Amino acid sequence: MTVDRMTPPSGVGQPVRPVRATWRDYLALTKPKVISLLLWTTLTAMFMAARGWPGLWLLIVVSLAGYASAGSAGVFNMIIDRDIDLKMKRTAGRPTSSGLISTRDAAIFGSALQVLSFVMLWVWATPLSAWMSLAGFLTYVVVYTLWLKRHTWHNIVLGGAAGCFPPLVGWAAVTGDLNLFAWFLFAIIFFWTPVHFWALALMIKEEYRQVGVPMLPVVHGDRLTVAQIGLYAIYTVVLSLMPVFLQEVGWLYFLSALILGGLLLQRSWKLYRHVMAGHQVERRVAVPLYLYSMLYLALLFVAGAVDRVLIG
Ligand code: HEM
Ligand SMILES: CC(C)=CCC/C(C)=C/CC/C(C)=C/COP(=O)(O)OP(=O)(O)O
Repeated sequence: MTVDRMTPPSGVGQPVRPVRATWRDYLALTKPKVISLLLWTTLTAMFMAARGWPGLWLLIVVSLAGYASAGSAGVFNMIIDRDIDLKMKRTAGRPTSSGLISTRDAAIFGSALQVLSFVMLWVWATPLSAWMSLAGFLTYVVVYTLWLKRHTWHNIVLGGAAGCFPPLVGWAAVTGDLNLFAWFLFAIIFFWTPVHFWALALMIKEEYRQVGVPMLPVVHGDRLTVAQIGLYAIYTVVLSLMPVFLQEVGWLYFLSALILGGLLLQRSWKLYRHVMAGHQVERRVAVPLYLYSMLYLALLFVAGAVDRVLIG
C-alpha cells in the first residue's frame, strides 16, 4: 500500500502525516455505481435465460465474479487515464490520479480481480461465461481506453460494446451457450450506450476539450450530437421491440418496451428541439435524459425477466 500522498500539516512544527489508502480507495477504483447497472443487466439476463430461478449459488458466483471483472476493467481504465483524469474536476480525486494508490499497486489489484473472476466463472459457472467476461474486460481496456478514447469520436459507439457483454456473461453462466435473443440483449445496450453517454457528454464537453479527448460534442458540436442521440434512441427502441416478433418475449415485455421506449424518444426529442432551436445545452434538458437512460435500461431488463419467468 502506498503512502505517497501527504496530508497537509495539522499545525506549525507538526510532522506531515502520511495518508494510507484504505479499502474505500480500492473500492473507488472499481467504479461501483456504474457496476451496479452492469450487474443488473447480468442478473436479469440470468432469469431470462433460465425462464425461472437460476439458482442461489449461481447468482452469488456471477454477482461476485461479475463485480470483480468489471471492477478490474475500471481499475485499468483509471491507471491508463490517470493523466487526463487528474486534469478534469469530475475525476481529479481518483486514487490513481492523486497518487494515493500507485500504478503498481493498482495493477496488482486489478490483475488479481480479473484472474479471480475468470477462475470463478470457469469453475463454478461455465467456461463460456468466463470468456464473455474476459471479452468485456479487453474491449473496455484495450479497444475503448487504450485505442479509441483519445483518437476518434466513434470511441463511444465501438468501445461501448464493452458494456454489452454483462448480459452475455449472465446468459452463458446459466445455459453454457448463447442464442439469438441473448445477442439482442447485447445489441440493445450497444445502441443505448451513445444515448446514455452523449447526453452526459453535452454537459461536460469543456472538460473533455481541455484534455483533448475527442468526444462527439467536442469534435462536431451540440447539433450533430443531439441528432445522433435521436437516431440511436430510435435504433434502441426498434431493437428492443424485435424480440417480441421472434416470440422470445410476450405482451408484458412488449407493453413495457413500448412505454419505456416512448419516454426515451420523448426525452431525446425534447433535447433535440432545444438545441436545434439555437439554445445552449442546459442541464434541465440533458440531465433528465441521462438519468432516464439508466432507468430505461434497468426497467427494460426487469420487464424481460418478469415476462419470461412469469408468463413466457
Ligand atoms: C462506452 C460506454 C460508456 C461510457 C463512455 C460511459 C460513461 C459514463 C460516464 C462518464 C459517467 C459519469 C460517471 C461519473 O460521474 O463518474 C457514467 C455514469 C454511469 N454509467 Fe456509463 N458509460 C458507458 C456505458 C455504460 C454502461 C454499459 C452502463 C451499464 C449498463 C453504464 C452505467 C452507468 C451508471 C449506472 C452511471 C451512473 C454512475 C453515477 O451515478 O456515478 N454506463 N457513464
Ligand atoms: C463484462 C465486463 C468486464 C464489462 C466491462 C464493461 C465496463 C466496465 C463498462 C463501463 C463503461 C464506462 C464506465 C465507461 C466510462 O469510461 P470513461 O473512461 O469514458 O469514463 P471516466 O471518464 O469516468 O473514466
